[in-house]
Amino acid sequence: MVSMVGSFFSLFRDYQYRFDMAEFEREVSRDFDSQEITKVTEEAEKRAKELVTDREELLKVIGYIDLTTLAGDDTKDRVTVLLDRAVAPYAKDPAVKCGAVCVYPARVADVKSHMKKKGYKLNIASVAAGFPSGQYRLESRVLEIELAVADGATEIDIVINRAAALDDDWTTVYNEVRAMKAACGSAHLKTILATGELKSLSNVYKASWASILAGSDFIKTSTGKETVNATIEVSFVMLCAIKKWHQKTGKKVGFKPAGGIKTATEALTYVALVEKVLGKEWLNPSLFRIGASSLLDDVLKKL
Ligand SMILES: O=C[C@H](O)COP(=O)(O)O
Repeated sequence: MVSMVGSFFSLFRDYQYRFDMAEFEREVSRDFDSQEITKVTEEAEKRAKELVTDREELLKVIGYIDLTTLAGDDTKDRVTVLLDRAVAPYAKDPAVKCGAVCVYPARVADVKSHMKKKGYKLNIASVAAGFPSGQYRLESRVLEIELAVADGATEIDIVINRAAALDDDWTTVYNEVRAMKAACGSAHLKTILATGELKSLSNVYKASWASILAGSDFIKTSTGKETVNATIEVSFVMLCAIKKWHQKTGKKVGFKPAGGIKTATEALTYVALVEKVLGKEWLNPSLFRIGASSLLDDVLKKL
């Protein structure tokens, strides 16, 4: 397998897309008005209070959830129970399903075998690329992706190289995400920016743009392991990048807030924000997910 990675890299090195730094700098040179963000946040919070009393909106939130367990003591039993729950989260309506389950790479095969045994159909998301720190050689991060896909993952949630981002080395961020996208094969790539560690909204915007340019199917706020995870502020900045990309290319990139979203009202604030910045067409599980381990409990309580 390592020889495969080696040959992949020699191929990648020869054919890697030339990242145009001057064009990148032109595209990302914008400021974010704190008053604009405050206004958007207040409007989203107000809208969320209206939506939280709407049963249909609460059922839609369940469909956005990547039901997640990412703990050192995760076991085969824990992820099979998670899958059973994600496939049938709401007893009163068997048609309601979560968007995916999200687990560590070592648990993907357990999820896949349980899915086969029960005849379930659901996306299997695996974190990878040295989650949550990303502080590993690119070769091992790529191999981890390939192994998770081989075990049955249909979606891969990678983390970006924050050392490169904090060094303003966006070429490396871009090239590495591109290499990891290639390693995904047919699996969808969600790129985690770990916004809580990027130090500025400008870096959040640059990381969003580099990740989108490199072919990410989704951009995701956080691992859930940073000190500060999903916020409305960084979500607004990321959504602005997704909007700009759609205006420029006509292509839609998905958005996934994650980390610390524990109540239906919090989730619906992100729903309201996506609706405001991108429009209702983004409000479906193919373009919008919420990474959460405990949100489902609160949504079910409100139904
Ligand atoms: O996407 C995955 C996150 O780790 C979930 O974070 P949470 O446990 O705070 O819901």
